[in-house]
Amino acid sequence: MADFAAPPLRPFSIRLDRSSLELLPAGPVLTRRLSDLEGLFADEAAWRADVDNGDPIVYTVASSPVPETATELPQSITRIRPGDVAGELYFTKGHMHPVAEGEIYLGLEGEGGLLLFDGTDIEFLEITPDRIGYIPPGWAHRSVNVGSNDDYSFLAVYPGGAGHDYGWVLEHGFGARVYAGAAGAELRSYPQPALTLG
Ligand SMILES: O=P(O)(O)OC[C@H]1O[C@H](O)[C@H](O)[C@@H](O)[C@@H]1O
Ligand SMILES: [Fe+2]
Repeated sequence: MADFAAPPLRPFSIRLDRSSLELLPAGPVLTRRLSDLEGLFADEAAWRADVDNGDPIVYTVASSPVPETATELPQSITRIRPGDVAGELYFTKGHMHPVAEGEIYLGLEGEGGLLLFDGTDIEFLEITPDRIGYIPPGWAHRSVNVGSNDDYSFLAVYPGGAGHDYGWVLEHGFGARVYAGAAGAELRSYPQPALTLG
């Protein structure tokens, strides 16, 4: 009912500050710590130890004021810190859209990977500044910071009614994990062996 009662937004512009990578005017900011990523890393003991040892911030999601309601088109900037849990590179929780709709990501800084899984097929897109990753409907998506020292940030634009299904990921996984390897990031699909990226 709340969606119905809300008046439509008036047109307005949003500035992307290139140095701070903020959206202005700003909306809500979400901070995800390692403890928020329970059950997602392969090495659960290493995850627990890192949670107990300071529970670092893994990523933040800073939204514009456009609300996540049906028919609106919200945006957010996700910034993933560099790091890993027993070699598995820091990532976002990842989700499926319960309402099958697409999304785009635009790389802003650092080196990222966009891991996609439709329950059968795995895709991995390298996302660097000015590259757009397209997420079709029906593909779960997770972002990974594949850089060793720097933040990875991207702008997302997505349908406000698409939603976030995190349970799908807990149940199905992504079919692959991304690790820091001697020659860069490695995508290890399970149960197949490693594939060196880049
Ligand atoms: O929701 P997560 O899987 O943790 O991903 C973090 C965020 O990434 C992007 O910014 C998406 O557009 C957001 O909708 C999402 O919340
Ligand atoms: Fe999404």
